[in-house]
Amino acid sequence: MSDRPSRMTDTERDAALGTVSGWAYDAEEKAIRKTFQFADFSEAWGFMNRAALLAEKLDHHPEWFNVYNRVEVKMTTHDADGVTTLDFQMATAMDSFAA
Ligand SMILES: C[C@H](O)[C@H](O)[C@H]1CNC2=NC(N)=NC(=O)C2=N1
Repeated sequence: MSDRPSRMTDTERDAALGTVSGWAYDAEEKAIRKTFQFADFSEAWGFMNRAALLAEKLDHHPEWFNVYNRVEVKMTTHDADGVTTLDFQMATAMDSFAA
């Protein structure tokens, strides 16, 4: 996608963090992170499957790590060298997929 949003300001990012649940900014990684916990692997995999389909649609992909019922997610926009609205679009959707 050539028309990626540009990096959010600190103020914009902090405001957006207030609209999602459990996500935190990692300044070193210039990313937002959240760890999701599920009942079991099947639930975790179902979540990852839904997130993966949206990621493909948006051409915006999570960096994540899964062990059994836990999924650690990191979202950043490499092209923008930081966090953009696309990361929050994914974060919001992931919160709803996990609900
Ligand atoms: C070429 C391709 O569109 C880019 O590499 C996309 C793919 N998915 C991506 N995902 C994320 N999270 N950040 C990006 O900057 C990004 N860039």
